[in-house]
Amino acid sequence: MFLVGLTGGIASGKSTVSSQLKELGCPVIDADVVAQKVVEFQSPAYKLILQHFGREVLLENGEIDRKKLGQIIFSNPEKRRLLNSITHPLIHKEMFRQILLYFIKGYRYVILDVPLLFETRRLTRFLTHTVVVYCDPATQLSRLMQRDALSHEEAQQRIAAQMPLKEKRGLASHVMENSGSREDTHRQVLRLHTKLEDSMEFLVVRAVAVAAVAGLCGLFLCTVKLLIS
Ligand SMILES: CC(C)(COP(=O)(O)OP(=O)(O)OC[C@H]1O[C@@H](n2cnc3c(N)ncnc32)[C@H](O)[C@@H]1O)[C@@H](O)C(=O)NCCC(=O)NCCS
Ligand SMILES: Nc1ncnc2c1ncn2[C@@H]1O[C@H](COP(=O)(O)OP(=O)(O)OP(=O)(O)O)[C@@H](O)[C@H]1O
Repeated sequence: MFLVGLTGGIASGKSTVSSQLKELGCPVIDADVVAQKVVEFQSPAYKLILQHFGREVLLENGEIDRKKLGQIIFSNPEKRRLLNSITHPLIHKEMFRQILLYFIKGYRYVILDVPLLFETRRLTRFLTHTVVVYCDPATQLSRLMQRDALSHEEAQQRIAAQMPLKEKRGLASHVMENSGSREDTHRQVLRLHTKLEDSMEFLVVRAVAVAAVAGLCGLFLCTVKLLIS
């Protein structure tokens, strides 16, 4: 199995692309969904957030007020680093668990939708391809303001909390241009899908895994033989 990283800037269109890939039957692990799971009520991350940010980031029902926490961390880099240090190790651990499940089920590849892929760099060494969903800065700003009902300043602040999208584009092995229509993007998604489906790279990883298991079995048998003789 090989891993494909899907990333981009805030509101550049990652979810739009990953939904289209899911509709085509691709397995996708979404880091934003995993991030929600790790801060569920009374989880270890939930307790740490409560300890460091106080009850002001809780809703009346005790769950995390994501809007409030977002307002805090996007306007304060230190608080953002603190939240990242609480959540990121747990997000990566859960993602590895889900990757393993896909591997056991025999999937040939998995797409990891990770907004901060190039910022954290924790997963990059495991990836065969990296796809950046790009759109021009004016489109990104207006889509973000519209989707999240943010002011110009708030939206700029959120964009500035990430590595510049142009820089991410330079790091990718594959760029998806999402400044145009959804249909335009869908055509590019279809091309990427064909490329992934036709790829034989999963065979390399499978061969390495088989060789490693065979090596371990050989070592085990040699040890048993030595102990008996
Ligand atoms: C701040 C939180 C509570 C806001 O929740 P909300 O439901 O409003 O937004 P959501 O989680 O869907 O994130 C929306 C987008 O914001 C951006 N974003 C989220 N967290 C961060 C961050 N720490 N730094 C920079 N950008 C971020 C990403 O582009 C993400 O796709 C939430 O994003 C969070 O817990 N963030 C910390 C965990 C994290 O880094 N998640 C990103 C995936 S690795
Ligand atoms: N090609 C497009 N044409 C018009 N609107 C689009 C297009 N692509 C995405 N959008 C809209 O732009 C907004 C941002 O897109 P999307 O949610 O897919 O971005 P994202 O990168 O997943 O964002 P985030 O980083 O916040 O998770 C959404 O409201 C979406 O409907």
